[in-house]
Amino acid sequence: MKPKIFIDGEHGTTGLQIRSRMAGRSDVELLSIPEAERRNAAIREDLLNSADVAILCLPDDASKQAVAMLEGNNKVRIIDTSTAHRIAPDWAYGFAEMDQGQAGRIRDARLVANPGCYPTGAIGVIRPLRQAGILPENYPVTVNAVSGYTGGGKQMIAQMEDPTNPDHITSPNFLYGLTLKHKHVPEMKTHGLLDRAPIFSPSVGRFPQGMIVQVPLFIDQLADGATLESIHAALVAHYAGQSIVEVVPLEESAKLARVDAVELAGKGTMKLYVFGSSGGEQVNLVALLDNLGKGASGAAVQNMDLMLSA
Ligand SMILES: NC(=O)C1=CN([C@@H]2O[C@H](COP(=O)(O)OP(=O)(O)OC[C@H]3O[C@@H](n4cnc5c(N)ncnc54)[C@H](OP(=O)(O)O)[C@@H]3O)[C@@H](O)[C@H]2O)C=CC1
Ligand SMILES: CC(=O)N[C@@H](CCC(=O)OP(=O)(O)O)C(=O)O
Repeated sequence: MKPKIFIDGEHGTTGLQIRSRMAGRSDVELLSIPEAERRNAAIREDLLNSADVAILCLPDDASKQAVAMLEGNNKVRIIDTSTAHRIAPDWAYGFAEMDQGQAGRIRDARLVANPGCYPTGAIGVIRPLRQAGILPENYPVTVNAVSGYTGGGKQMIAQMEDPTNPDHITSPNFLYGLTLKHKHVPEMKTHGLLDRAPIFSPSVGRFPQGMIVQVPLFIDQLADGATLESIHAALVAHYAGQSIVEVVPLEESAKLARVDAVELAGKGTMKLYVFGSSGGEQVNLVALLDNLGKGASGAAVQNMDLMLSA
């Protein structure tokens, strides 16, 4: 029998992209709710409880409600794309390349929390350096980022695309999260293995999908002997043997004049760069991804496939 998959929130931004990524697959059976019934709790509860894997593409509160609808039903495995369970100890964090054993943990887990888009980039460069002993746990990390506007879901897509929207946004590029209390900070701190919460400054650009996450570091504040080359080598060693996260060779990064935020739009992969000059005092670690690819829907499908391979 084919595994049954129900995407709760299938008519939203993340849900739709999961569906399109799964189009044409004959190895799974998709359970579906009509768009007009998407908020019908009774139908959702029934579909949730009929699934082998439920993928929640809902706001945090609705995700918690969906998990409550599944209480006592240990047969249904859950992938939650919201922020609700990302630092919960009984949920596996759905970033398979984060650690040697993480893909196996996701494969065997009943409850998987899909990472946030920005944290995927930030943790992707921070955690390998923490584990290699290069980045001290109390380093005051700063994360600066720009996202495509689909990161804000249906509401922001309407604000950016529809000139008649009462909250229409005309800006080509704006900062937000100005209180420095963005919902992704706890996740970056926990899975980045940091003692101090990073300063996180996100922004949105007038393009639908794509993301650049930057983590600049002062080399003299890192472990003794750290260099641009040793930082790059630690990332290369960490990501050896998999094909989703690419560490761009130093020679290639050195030749670049610019990094394009939309380069990986539509893809489920991530590129990591170490920028700076050999012998210099600083490095800038850069992650390039699609907020809806490795940042959300692509990662959810990757996690579903891992879980189904158990
Ligand atoms: N967009 C992105 O790049 C990323 C999104 N995520 C996360 O994915 C989740 C979904 O976000 P996104 O797809 O962007 O959001 P959208 O607003 O585009 O989609 C959410 C969907 O959930 C539905 N919904 C809302 N409340 C309920 C409810 N109480 N019961 C049933 N359905 C409900 C919405 O219906 P309605 O149309 O009626 O509001 C909509 O169809 C969020 O937790 C988000 O933080 C994570 C990483 C990246
Ligand atoms: C551009 C934009 O608004 N982005 C969203 C984050 C998108 C995302 O990753 O949502 P999760 O928190 O569920 O992971 C934000 O900053 O709230």
